[in-house]
Amino acid sequence: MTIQETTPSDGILLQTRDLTMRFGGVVAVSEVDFTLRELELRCLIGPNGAGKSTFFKMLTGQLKPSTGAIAFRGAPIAGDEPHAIARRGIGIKTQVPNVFDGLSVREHVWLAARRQHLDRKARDVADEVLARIRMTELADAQVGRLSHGQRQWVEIGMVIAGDPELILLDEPAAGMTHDEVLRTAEIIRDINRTKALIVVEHDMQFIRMIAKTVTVFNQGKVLVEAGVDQVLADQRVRDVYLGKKVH
Ligand SMILES: Nc1ncnc2c1ncn2[C@@H]1O[C@H](COP(=O)(O)OP(=O)(O)OP(=O)(O)O)[C@@H](O)[C@H]1O
Repeated sequence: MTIQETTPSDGILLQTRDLTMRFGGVVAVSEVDFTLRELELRCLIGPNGAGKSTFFKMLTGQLKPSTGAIAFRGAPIAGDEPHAIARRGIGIKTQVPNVFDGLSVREHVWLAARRQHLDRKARDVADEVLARIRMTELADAQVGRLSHGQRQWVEIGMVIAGDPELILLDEPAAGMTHDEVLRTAEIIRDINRTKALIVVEHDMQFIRMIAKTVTVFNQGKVLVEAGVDQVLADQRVRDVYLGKKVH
């Protein structure tokens, strides 16, 4: 099945149809239909092995879908190379660390901005990004001396320095202190004033701080998609998290 043609006026940024990824006999993502509107902030949740990371990897081109379609701003991108998808405007912060201890915060953000802009403009972009991640005062600090949370913000800064339209964040609050989680929620809400985001997260309190609509994956399929309060009260969601607390 192909995706119906969309135009920017439809307000749809990203759409998948029948998106499926098989690894041998394992169907990691199964016939997923997903729609994200311009400037939407969506949370993706689901138990371990539900298919969230595989879904992200297909959106960024790291994995080529077995079948199905992905459209970004109406253009088909399923199976395109990661660099081509990044150029179209999808950026990702994975859980894999992507920073160098010996470089400063500013150098990281500047290097990311420099991929898109000439030197002078890159410096301006870096300054804006440092303010957005609330790290202007730590701009000259070596990343190796930062806390776990601060390093995560640097990585978020590197993604936004590339100026993508859609930002994918894989467990941005994992391992953070309570104060860092609060600050991360604030940073994400601020980014969402100008960018769309999809956030994979396990921390339900954090999800409550940022989410409006939540999509729940289970066994490769979309189990529920609804407002955050409705999703967290849903018995089916409680059942798939059996043994875990869903606040
Ligand atoms: N490269 C791979 N080869 C084989 N099976 C895979 C591969 N990647 C993922 N899987 C399987 O696909 C299913 C979905 O995995 P995935 O990592 O996408 O889930 P997830 O929702 O991101 O889980 P988690 O929350 O633990 O990160 C799992 O059964 C997993 O074992």
